[in-house]
Amino acid sequence: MSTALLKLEHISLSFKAVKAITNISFAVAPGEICALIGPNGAGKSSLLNVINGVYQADEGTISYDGETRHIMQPHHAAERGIARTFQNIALFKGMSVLDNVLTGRNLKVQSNWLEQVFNLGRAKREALVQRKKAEEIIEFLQIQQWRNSLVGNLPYGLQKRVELGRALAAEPKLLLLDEPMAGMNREEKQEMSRFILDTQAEFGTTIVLIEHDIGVVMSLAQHVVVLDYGKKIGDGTPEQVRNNPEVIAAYLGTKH
Ligand SMILES: Nc1ncnc2c1ncn2[C@@H]1O[C@H](COP(=O)(O)OP(=O)(O)OP(=O)(O)O)[C@@H](O)[C@H]1O
Repeated sequence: MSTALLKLEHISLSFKAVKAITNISFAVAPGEICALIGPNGAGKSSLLNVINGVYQADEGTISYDGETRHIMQPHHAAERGIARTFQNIALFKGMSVLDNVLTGRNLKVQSNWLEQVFNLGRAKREALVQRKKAEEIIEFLQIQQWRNSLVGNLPYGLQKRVELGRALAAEPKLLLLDEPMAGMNREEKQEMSRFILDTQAEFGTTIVLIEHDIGVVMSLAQHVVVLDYGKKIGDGTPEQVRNNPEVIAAYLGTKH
């Protein structure tokens, strides 16, 4: 088996008296889609926040792309190619689709503010490159016709796609998706699933996603990690997890 791109070892995290994550370890192989599942409050979002440095684990280590740390700093995570989307869409609603996707390119900008204000040589050239990249992502996600629309005016499903676009604009090595299909109907979920699979196939992106729809998880992920009350109760292929009695009892048998 190839070396993991991401490896969490013995991660624990508490919020005062609440133990959100207890001693969680798992590894994510390069290029795989790994789904984090579990009932509400199981610790899934907290775990994504530990991976990209928004929360700092009390214990444990994170190995990512050949480097092991006790905690990940948000800027370090972003610089090293970790991007994410959020459970509640976090876009600039008053800005166009194109401008939102362009914000995903911020870390790629090398010219300084003076060059940008006066649109000097390097800034000018860079702006063209950034725009070209953003347009490529927009085309990839088939949202060209809304390129100039204000994000706040778009239907929810499309906003979710724009958010994926902004994350992809950063050309991430590891993409963290927090409920990318929440609130979508069947058709929209199928569409989003296709874009996630296309992202994996086209860019080789490693993806860790949180999803409640088990049908979607089983058809999308190659690896499933199951959390319950902050603890890991399952870790394997969709087939292995589907047949794990502890998982069936804690999650698959429960309605959400
Ligand atoms: N910032 C915070 N402050 C205090 N407690 C928190 C915070 N974030 C999460 N928690 C608590 O940690 C536990 C795990 O929450 P988390 O949001 O990670 O679960 P989740 O599996 O993502 O849930 P959901 O599916 O509902 O989004 C819960 O008990 C939650 O109330």
